[in-house]
Amino acid sequence: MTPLIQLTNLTKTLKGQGEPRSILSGVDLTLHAGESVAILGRSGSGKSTLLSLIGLFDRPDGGQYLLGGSDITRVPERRAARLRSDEFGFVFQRFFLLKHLSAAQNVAMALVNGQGWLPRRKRKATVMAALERVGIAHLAKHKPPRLSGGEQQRVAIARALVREPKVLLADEPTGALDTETGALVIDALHSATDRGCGLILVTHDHAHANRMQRVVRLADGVLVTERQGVFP
Ligand SMILES: Nc1ncnc2c1ncn2[C@@H]1O[C@H](COP(=O)(O)OP(=O)(O)OP(=O)(O)O)[C@@H](O)[C@H]1O
Repeated sequence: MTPLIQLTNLTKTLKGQGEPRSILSGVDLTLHAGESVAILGRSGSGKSTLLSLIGLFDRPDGGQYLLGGSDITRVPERRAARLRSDEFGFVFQRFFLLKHLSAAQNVAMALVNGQGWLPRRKRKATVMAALERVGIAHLAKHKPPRLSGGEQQRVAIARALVREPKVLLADEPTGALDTETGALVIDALHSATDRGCGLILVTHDHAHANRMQRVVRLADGVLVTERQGVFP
């Protein structure tokens, strides 16, 4: 089966004000549909940089990036923007919810972009199904200030899933939450893989990482497998 994502020998050097710094120096990663991978690594090891390359916010300096078998290593920004909204869902440590909108309206915002406006009834059903998937359909009418951190993050996950992305990228999604609440958020992220979505989780938390099928560690610019999942 063609992998969803295949990175081969990806390299990235960051050029700030000082000397250029090599952050990624030969990253290989394969992700299949329905598979979940956790990326561990010390602070500053380049985890967010790698996620931004995978999510097409940035491009690598070298190596190859195949998405569903297509070479997108040097995809121009216009097509990258389309791929970002059609193929990827994003979840960050901060929830980025609009405070004056309800949970359902926040999720519905993701449907506005690109796909055209769905008929009202279909839109409502799609939004409610996404909230249901992450276990918070009963909170659909609540606005973010009335929700706990974990509930807000689950709204953000529903928003990321509502357009059925092929890949869900989560960068420290439990970073602002306590362990128990974080575990509920990990459950919600995992619900993405039920329907074949691939999940990449960047985390510092070993317990959360161990809930993924595979655990890799970013060290000295390369990904080293810590625990190999079983892929059929
Ligand atoms: N735009 C940039 N210009 C220059 N250096 C950068 C830039 N972005 C990140 N860096 C540096 O690159 C290195 C990798 O950063 P990155 O955020 O990818 O690491 P990380 O593993 O995600 O860290 P953390 O766990 O603390 O979030 C860091 O040393 C960071 O300071």
